Amino acid sequence: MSEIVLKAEGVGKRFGGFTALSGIDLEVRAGERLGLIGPNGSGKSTFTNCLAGAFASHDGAFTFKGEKLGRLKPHQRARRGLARTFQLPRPFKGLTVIENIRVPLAYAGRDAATEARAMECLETVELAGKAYRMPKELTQVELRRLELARATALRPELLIADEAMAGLSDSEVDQILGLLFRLNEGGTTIIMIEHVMRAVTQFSQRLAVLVAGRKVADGEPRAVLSMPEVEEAYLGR
Ligand SMILES: Nc1ncnc2c1ncn2[C@@H]1O[C@H](COP(=O)(O)OP(=O)(O)OP(=O)(O)O)[C@@H](O)[C@H]1O
Repeated sequence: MSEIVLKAEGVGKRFGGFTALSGIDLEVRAGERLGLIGPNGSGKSTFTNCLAGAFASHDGAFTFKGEKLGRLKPHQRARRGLARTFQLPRPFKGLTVIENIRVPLAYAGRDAATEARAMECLETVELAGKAYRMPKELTQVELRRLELARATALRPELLIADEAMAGLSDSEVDQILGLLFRLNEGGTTIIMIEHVMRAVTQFSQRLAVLVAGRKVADGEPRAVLSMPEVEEAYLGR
């Protein structure tokens, strides 16, 4: 079995008196495809924000590649190989598509931010043909592909894809799924947070389920989805 790339132990987060996450334990192995699901407001984005360093968690700890993340800032976590996409793509609106990729590449040093390397990233997401367009000229699915290219430009070990398929058509969902499979085949461990159940079940080797800030299930997808508490909480049956 491959090594554990990410370990969350007892992670908790409160907003004022409201507990958004409590006692979350989670292990992710290198190369794994994990689906993190749960109803609206169950804490998935809060977990992502704590892991990516956008929020400070109140309890618990994250260990990534054997190193405690502690109080590392988001960009420091990104440099260590932890990447995320945002639910709403956030391109630099005043920069061309290729310049949007050169920005994260520049984090790794000026030599890394070459046009050739940026073009390679765009080829991975099949956007090379639009390299010199502005983000506002892209369709929704192209914006999602740009968001994925931006997040994976530095070849992260772990990618958290946060609702990368929301609002897309069936064929567009398939495009993004194909892309995520390719990234995973290239060695990237992926946590998929998604409400599009067809995509989650097709993609995930394992499912973890959050309900009201607690992890209620973690295991083989079909077994997890047929657990009564998951059906009741998540599917509203
Ligand atoms: N900055 C914040 N301040 C106060 N409460 C927050 C904040 N962010 C999230 N919450 C609350 O924490 C809970 C968990 O929200 P979160 O966005 O993590 O859920 P989610 O599972 O990602 O939902 P969705 O599937 O709708 O994206 C919700 O009740 C939400 O209202």
